[in-house]
Amino acid sequence: MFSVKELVDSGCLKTVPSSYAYQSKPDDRISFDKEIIPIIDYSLLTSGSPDQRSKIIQDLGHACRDWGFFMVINHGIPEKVRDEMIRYIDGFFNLTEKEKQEYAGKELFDPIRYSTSFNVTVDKALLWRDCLKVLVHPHFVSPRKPDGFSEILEDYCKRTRELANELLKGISKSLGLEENYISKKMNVEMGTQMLVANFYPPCPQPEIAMGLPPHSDYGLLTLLIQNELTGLQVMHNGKWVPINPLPDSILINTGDHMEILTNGKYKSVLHRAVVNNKGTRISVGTAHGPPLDGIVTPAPELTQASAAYRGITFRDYIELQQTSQLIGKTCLDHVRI
Ligand SMILES: O=C(O)CCC(=O)C(=O)O
Ligand SMILES: [Fe+2]
Repeated sequence: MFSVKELVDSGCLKTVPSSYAYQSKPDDRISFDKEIIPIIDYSLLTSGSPDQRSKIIQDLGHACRDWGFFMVINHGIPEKVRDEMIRYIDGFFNLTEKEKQEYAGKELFDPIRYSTSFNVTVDKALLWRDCLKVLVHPHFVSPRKPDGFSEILEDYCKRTRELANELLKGISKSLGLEENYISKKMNVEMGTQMLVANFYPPCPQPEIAMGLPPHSDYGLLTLLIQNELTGLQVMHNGKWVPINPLPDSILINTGDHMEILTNGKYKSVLHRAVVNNKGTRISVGTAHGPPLDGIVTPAPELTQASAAYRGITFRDYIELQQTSQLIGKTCLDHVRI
């Protein structure tokens, strides 16, 4: 048995197999306050009046500092493109196991990797999640199947890359830096973009299984879309806030390399994905970072006293994170001074 999908498809599962039983209950510390997730109107960032633009840059700064998480509306990525992306991801996971296994990369930096759980060699409990990772930039690749996937994937990734780059300009300004500061310093033109598509089949006992445990993402920013089912929760003020995205929005979160670059001014956000018994949840993230060989260190302009993190190549950091157990933000401890 390889994937969760295969496990679920193989019969009428009434309980979660013990290998998938997650030790801490997913319903601990849930926030029942109706928290307002920051909403950023992207159109004001790119074509608002000077006043609107400076207000939205300020809002962007607050969202990064206080939440590390926000929704972007009026972002210009058409509904059709987002829907098609989800549909093709669903199509990919609905290929036969044999077809998908063709993409089960063996090496960490293989450009296409189909897998299950997080890292089965280190996971204490298996996760209720199958996954497809594709390294789409600076060199675009795509699984050949299903037919037409490659065109949709390329279009979606180009659009999300442009969106991420514009947001990085606004974030640079919110830090009091020149708007191209982050893109130049991180060489985002040649930067890494990793597509991570998550497939969480319906789970007979969602309260004892976990889709993705608490973690932060590597990279500067992650952009995320999902199908109609919710499951993402973000840690805010010590509580898990369930995220119900506005229908047309794209979710954004800051990653570990934003925390390193800003010397802790904008921290990466802890989040997790819980599962449900209603249907298959799909989420599609794109993580945006520097080139694999780029070294990320705190920006001197943002480092008053001393640097709180040491430099590390993006490749080494990803390797550290992907080969260890996924536990909160522990990976950052390796580079904290
Ligand atoms: O499924 C989700 O909503 C979150 C996915 C996620 O956090 C990730 O892929 O890193
Ligand atoms: Fe994540």
